Amino acid sequence: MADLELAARIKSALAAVEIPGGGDLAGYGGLSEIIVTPSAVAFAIAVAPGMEAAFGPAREQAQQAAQTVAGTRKVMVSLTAGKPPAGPKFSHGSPVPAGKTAVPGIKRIIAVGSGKGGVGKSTVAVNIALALAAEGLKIGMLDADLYGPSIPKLLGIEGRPAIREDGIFTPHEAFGIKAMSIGSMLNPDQAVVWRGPMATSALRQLLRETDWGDIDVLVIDLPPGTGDIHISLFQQAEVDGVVIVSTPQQLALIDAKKAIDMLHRLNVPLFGLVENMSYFIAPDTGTRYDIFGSGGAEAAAADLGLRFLGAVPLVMSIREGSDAGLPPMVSQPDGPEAQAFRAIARTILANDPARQRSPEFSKS
Ligand SMILES: Nc1ncnc2c1ncn2[C@@H]1O[C@H](COP(=O)(O)OP(=O)(O)OP(=O)(O)O)[C@@H](O)[C@H]1O
Repeated sequence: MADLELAARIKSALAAVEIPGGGDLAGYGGLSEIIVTPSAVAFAIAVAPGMEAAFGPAREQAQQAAQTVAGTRKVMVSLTAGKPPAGPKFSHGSPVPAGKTAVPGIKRIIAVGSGKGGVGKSTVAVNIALALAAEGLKIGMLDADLYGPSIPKLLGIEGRPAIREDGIFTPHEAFGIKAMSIGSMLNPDQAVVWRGPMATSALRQLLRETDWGDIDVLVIDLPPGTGDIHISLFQQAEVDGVVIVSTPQQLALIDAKKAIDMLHRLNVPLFGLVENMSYFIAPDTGTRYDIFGSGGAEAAAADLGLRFLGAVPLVMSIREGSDAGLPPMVSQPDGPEAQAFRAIARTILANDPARQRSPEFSKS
């Protein structure tokens, strides 16, 4: 069945779902677009703040109704509290604060963000994850960069994650770490627009409806900048700290400042700053060239009140290896690039305030 036809049939099925205040879900102004991918169907129901509990049964019925039509595709339906949808006003229901809840099986979460795109955030996130694994920790990786997912390519992952009978995802495994990415759910050429509520809903389900097993650290690759995904993640899960990636150029640092300001406002701890594409190592002689001058990132980190976590060189092998699904931590685990990532991972572990609180997180 064509995707559009399936979406239309699901919408018709939603006409049987009654919503609080009267009317049916198909005609409800808060129903998002119904996104159909080869393995999943996703839509969101936006409700006025405080109405989440009242809409719970409607969400469940919607899930069942959609699943009946969607066959083997996994159906993801979420409730998002936000702008009250156009339509009838509701007066009952008390505010239900979302609250942060632990993700089953996951001890710690480290998120990797950046002020702007293209600074190498995903590359750094993957290699930090692998470097933490090399320290003996059990690592999961979640690609939350829903608008430009690159983890499948970086880790050489192909195909879609398996789905258990109860609808829970089984994560991919690559180089000893578990990984989930919205990228695995999409066709490479498919231009899917993950609108706000849809994206936050997909993230919640990738995070919480995946059988992570027993994970010491989940590394989350955030989208660049600041937006709904960040706010949704930081509101729903206890993130132990964020690593900000920046290139040496001043502009990127100014953008990084905006991201840092947002994290402060959301009360999310920061691990510090990684400077990527920081210096150049000549492939023939191994000589290091500080092409942007040296010390800029340390000074910038200090200005921003951040710890400087380390610098990663600009080297062709990082780009080539990443494009081939072979990160430097795997292709040359003792090379200078891998050493840079190991040093950053160790600095993160050494400065994780939670290590003092949590004795089981002490392998490093
Ligand atoms: N240290 C490096 N040396 C050489 N190339 C690098 C380095 N870091 C990243 N790259 C290359 O730069 C490009 C962008 O990297 P990456 O996708 O990790 O950036 P990003 O900040 O996650 O981007 P996006 O915002 O699109 O998610 C990729 O081609 C990657 O291989």
